[in-house]
Amino acid sequence: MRTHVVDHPLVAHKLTVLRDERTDSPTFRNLTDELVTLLAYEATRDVRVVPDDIVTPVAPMTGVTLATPKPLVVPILRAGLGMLDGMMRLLPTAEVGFLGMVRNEETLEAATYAERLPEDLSGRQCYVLDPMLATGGTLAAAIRFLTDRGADDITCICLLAAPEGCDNLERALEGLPVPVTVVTAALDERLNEKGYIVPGLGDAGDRLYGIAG
Ligand SMILES: O=P(O)(O)OC[C@H]1O[C@H](OP(=O)(O)OP(=O)(O)O)[C@H](O)[C@@H]1O
Ligand SMILES: O=c1cc[nH]c(=O)[nH]1
Repeated sequence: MRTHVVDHPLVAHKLTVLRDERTDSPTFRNLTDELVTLLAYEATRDVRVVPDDIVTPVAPMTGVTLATPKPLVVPILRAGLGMLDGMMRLLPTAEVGFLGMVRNEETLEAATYAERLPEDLSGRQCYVLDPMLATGGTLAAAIRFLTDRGADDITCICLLAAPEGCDNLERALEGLPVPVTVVTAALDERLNEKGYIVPGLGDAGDRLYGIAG
């Protein structure tokens, strides 16, 4: 597994406002959207393209176009949904699949409650959107879901990651013959006793959408 922390002053600035407990939900949603577009720029560095012959007003040339099958973007509900528009701005022709997962706040284990993905993901590059890589349980399960269906290249875009979560994820993926990259805006200090990222930003889903029942 490769972890890439995007080191850019605009990312750091937007992330600081996002973390601030005084930031309200509308601002939090807008900042998430902007941050994801910046992270997506880095995350799509290896997106597959093929040559494309075109004619400019001046001369013929060979450019590139996205290869088929098109990439699949997979937001992890609920909080990952807040990242979808920012991602699709850069990859408007990508397809979108959905995974609904929730972490049990006592055991910290992830459970899947919804799934809408193509049955066959052979040859697909997948971009998984989940703002928080905390214990890593949610992303480990999501990645297994995708590789079980044949996905052959997976990039996870996270706003924040915890070192323990990155280690757990790396261990969980040991032996998986599929390259996995995590692109994040920051690698924070640690997890607290409740499995929250410190200093973190709190509960991403609640800050985006309000308190879940
Ligand atoms: O790395 P982990 O320890 O598995 O935790 C990370 C997960 O926790 C949060 O989701 P949550 O379960 O709170 O659901 P929500 O998105 O519906 O708020 C977050 O959005 C991640 O999906
Ligand atoms: O800090 C954390 C950890 C898991 N999920 C969140 O939303 N925030």
